[in-house]
Amino acid sequence: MRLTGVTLDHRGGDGRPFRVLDLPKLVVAPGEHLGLRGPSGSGKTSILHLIAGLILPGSGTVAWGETEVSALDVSRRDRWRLNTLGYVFQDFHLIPELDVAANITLPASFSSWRIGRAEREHGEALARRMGLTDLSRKAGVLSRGEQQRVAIARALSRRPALILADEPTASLDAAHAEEVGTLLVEAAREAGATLICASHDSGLLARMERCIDIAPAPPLPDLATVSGHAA
Ligand SMILES: Nc1ncnc2c1ncn2[C@@H]1O[C@H](COP(=O)(O)OP(=O)(O)OP(=O)(O)O)[C@@H](O)[C@H]1O
Repeated sequence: MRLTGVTLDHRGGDGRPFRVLDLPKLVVAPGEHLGLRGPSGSGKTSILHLIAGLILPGSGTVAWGETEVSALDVSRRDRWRLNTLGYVFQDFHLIPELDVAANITLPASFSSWRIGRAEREHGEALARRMGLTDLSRKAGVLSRGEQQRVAIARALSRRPALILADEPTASLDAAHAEEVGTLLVEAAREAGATLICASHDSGLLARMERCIDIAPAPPLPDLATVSGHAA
């Protein structure tokens, strides 16, 4: 995974743009486990969204191997994401009306009208590994910690080559955070997947092979001030 010359700007409440990210270069080797560390609001989630192609950089490129993700049109990016990526969202994005098993196998249903037996059994095995015992419970009634486990199992369900995890242990107590963090790292290692975790959890970050600190981007030049100086 390679981000080159990436910038990302958003607009504040007053409509003025502000710089969220300014990343000259970020290279993650295939199979590497990378931690993104940084204060709240420094842009960790934004980096994961850029890598996933959920948002596009203002400038620069995001590439996975030979595929320049940031240059793909929407449908190709969707297909790339489906075939390559498992994403543990910060707020889980589970379907509350579906049970645990259906949530875990949900990504498979995007490419096939029927979930095969092998996919179902793989989903069940992942759920058991995550300590989820009752797969017929609706996601909407689960505790946040249980939902987090379902979200991780779902991200792993299609054996993705790239796993992005946004605060994957944030809803868990220390013992469960350690257990789930270990499972996530082990599953990624067994699959040879690249793992990128944004986290404040020092225990999880310590399990990564490398961590980088994400610092808030320097502010955009104030055009009014710049032209004032020039005058
Ligand atoms: N769609 C958006 N519109 C405007 N501002 C946004 C948008 N998305 C993110 N931001 C801003 O971009 C900055 C970076 O947000 P981001 O969620 O990437 O940070 P973070 O490091 O993941 O924070 P946390 O650790 O709290 O999850 C924040 O100031 C946030 O308010």
